[in-house]
Amino acid sequence: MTIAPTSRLAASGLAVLVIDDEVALARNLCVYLDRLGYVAETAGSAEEGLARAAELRPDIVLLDHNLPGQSGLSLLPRLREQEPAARIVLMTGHGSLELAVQAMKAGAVDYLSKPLVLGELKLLLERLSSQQRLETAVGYYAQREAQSSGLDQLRGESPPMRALRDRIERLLASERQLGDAEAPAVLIQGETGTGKELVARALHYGGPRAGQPFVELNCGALPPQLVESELFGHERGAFTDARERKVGLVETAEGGSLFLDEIGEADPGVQVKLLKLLEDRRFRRLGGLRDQRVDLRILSATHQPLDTMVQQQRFRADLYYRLRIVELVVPPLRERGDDILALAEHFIALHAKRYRRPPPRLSVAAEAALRRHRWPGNVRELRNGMEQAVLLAGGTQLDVDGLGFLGPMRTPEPTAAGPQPLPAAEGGPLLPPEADLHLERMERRHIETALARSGDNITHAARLLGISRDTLRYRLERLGLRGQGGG
Ligand SMILES: Nc1ncnc2c1ncn2[C@@H]1O[C@H](COP(=O)(O)OP(=O)(O)OP(=O)(O)O)[C@@H](O)[C@H]1O
Repeated sequence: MTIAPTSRLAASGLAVLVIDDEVALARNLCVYLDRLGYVAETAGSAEEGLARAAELRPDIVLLDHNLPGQSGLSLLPRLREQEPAARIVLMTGHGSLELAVQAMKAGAVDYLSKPLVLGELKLLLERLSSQQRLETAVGYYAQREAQSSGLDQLRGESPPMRALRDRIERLLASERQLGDAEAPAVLIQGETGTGKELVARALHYGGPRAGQPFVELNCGALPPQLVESELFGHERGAFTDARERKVGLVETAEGGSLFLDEIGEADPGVQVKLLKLLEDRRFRRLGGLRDQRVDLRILSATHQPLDTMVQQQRFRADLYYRLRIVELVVPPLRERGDDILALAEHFIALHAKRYRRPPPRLSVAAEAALRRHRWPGNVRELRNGMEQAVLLAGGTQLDVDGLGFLGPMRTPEPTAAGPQPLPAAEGGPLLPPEADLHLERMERRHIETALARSGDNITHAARLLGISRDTLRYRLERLGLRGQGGG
């Protein structure tokens, strides 16, 4: 075995195992690889190669064909079985193209002719390294997504939250019994920011489709024509801007789950196509000539009363019944009792860790204010509010004045001697007498508060403000707040 002197220091590089019985060549290769930043080791025979590979867990193996005893080609399947993640490159004698073809068929990712050209080797290793990094990154994100999407993420011990988790668990258990059969569509209902997406993710990542894609679309975030082409894709030339064929989200979700958020916002054209998808598991790309079959599970969510929308003929009844084979209702935060404080503490700890500061403790008055609040933006509002509070907190205690996001309700009542408060708007909070009444500044503050409560979601912020998305966009632009706001 040869390990170049500095190879362990360069351990940020990928591990390369050279299996070659030409000792001098293998040693020089190691020195070269080490200089390039790889961790390199050598083995002089097939058996030694397998043993070294078991220790090193190489990312790349440079495997010579002419080994004593057993050829590189016949070692290849054993090596692949033992080290499925390693990329194997066969080194062959000059001109043995047929051997190279056999090696590729046996699972080698590439081949190199001997004598080796170092520049060629370097380029090949760079290509394999970037493939490896990409795969590692994709695997990492998929794993992180799965880890942060379990049922345990749905915090809360209040009776309605326990009941919701029980229902989800029972649903997942019966899906396990279903095996390959089609899982039922689930409609998740609840106010904005209650955790509907978290429920959808828990259903996907807790079920048999967990290893497949979870694809989501917010039907309210895009104009109707775009929703249709995002969902179903389009053929080249289907409309003026369709310069290339585009694969839609429905196809991307093959084998997994498609989560349609804000389903109440889907326009009639999209509703017809979704119905066909739910009934026949078929869809057609825009401008396409034939239907395609797809295997996916549909999860949808809404904060709107779909049953009323059906009565008002704003939502198709047939689609509604197809979407809500199973119905889950996520309770508003104000109905979750002590969960409010437990969640507040959870978010304080989370944000304190993010901002690297000790978590402040809620004062008794702050706890009371949190309990009193109506939480129109639900858990999202609490989460964002706690971030703001942690950021602005001066000491170890978080008091009421650190909870500015709760609004002016907490302003102390004026004393009898002091000026009287201004009359309240219908159902709204009292404005303190010293309140800044400048209209544009008020508008700006109001919009910023709505954006903060809705987690920068334009659709929700517009709803909180009681105006359309377009009006909100127009006002954002006018006030120079254009950069803000998603959805
Ligand atoms: N029970 C919970 N425990 C911990 N975090 C939660 C809980 N419910 C919601 N959250 C957090 O609150 C935020 C909003 O949740 P989510 O996006 O799932 O809500 P939603 O109902 O889908 O919102 P929308 O109506 O905007 O689509 C997210 O950051 C989520 O992680």
